[in-house]
Amino acid sequence: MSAPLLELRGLHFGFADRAVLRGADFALHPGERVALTGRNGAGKTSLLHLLVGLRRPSAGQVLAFGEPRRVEADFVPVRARVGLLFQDSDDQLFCPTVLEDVAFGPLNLGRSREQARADAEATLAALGLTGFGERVTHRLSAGEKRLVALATVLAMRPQVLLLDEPTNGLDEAIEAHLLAHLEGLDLAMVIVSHDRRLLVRLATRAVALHEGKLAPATLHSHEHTHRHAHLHLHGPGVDGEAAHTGAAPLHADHHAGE
Ligand SMILES: Nc1ncnc2c1ncn2[C@@H]1O[C@H](COP(=O)(O)OP(=O)(O)OP(=O)(O)O)[C@@H](O)[C@H]1O
Repeated sequence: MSAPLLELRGLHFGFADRAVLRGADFALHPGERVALTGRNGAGKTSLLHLLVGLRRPSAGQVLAFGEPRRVEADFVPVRARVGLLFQDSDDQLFCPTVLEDVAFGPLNLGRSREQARADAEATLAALGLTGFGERVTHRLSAGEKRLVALATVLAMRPQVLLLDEPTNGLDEAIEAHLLAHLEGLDLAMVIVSHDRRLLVRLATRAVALHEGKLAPATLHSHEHTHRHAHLHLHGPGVDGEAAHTGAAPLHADHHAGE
């Protein structure tokens, strides 16, 4: 297998009163779309932030594109190539209008104003947001903000996407559109989501964060006798509810023509 794009080796991290990661190992290879699962508070968001240097470990190593990364100067070029969709869209959006927000990243990467505007408009169009450019960002609905936040990341044309709850607040139709779009991108991804249907569709493999460590998990779906599609998530540290009950009955589109 080719060299990892991103890697964590024996990572330890915590907040003042709480250990979050206790020797986590992880590698993301080109072409992989990895589902990162774990209970609320397990440390999934912290792990994504550590990968791009928004948090620093107390021990262990972060590597990106083959190089160890320790200080802010090491992470600046990483963040130009690794796009992070924050869990909260309001952490991502800070300009008065949608177009300014989406063009901000490309401008920051040194692209011309014309190029940044063209990139922003093309990205908005690809996400079904044609004509949103002049909208006032803080007046958007939660779902619209989610898509615009994703547009700000994609407009930078990253090599890796880190998605923290990408479908939060989206209705089914928009979620389906977003999923199809993400599936069509030739990008390595780490996806944090409590939406099992999304993970089953999008992820090429899964890892579960439990007690500060990562272990392989499996995601798969199968048909039950009553012909509703159920999605199962197995592995250490996955949401207890899903592991014990066989997951929520999601009435997926392919439920047997009822
Ligand atoms: N700024 C902070 N200061 C102190 N503790 C924090 C801070 N941010 C997160 N934590 C704690 O660290 C732990 C890991 O949080 P994190 O957000 O990484 O978990 P998560 O797996 O993403 O959770 P969720 O699924 O609920 O989003 C949690 O117990 C959380 O309460």
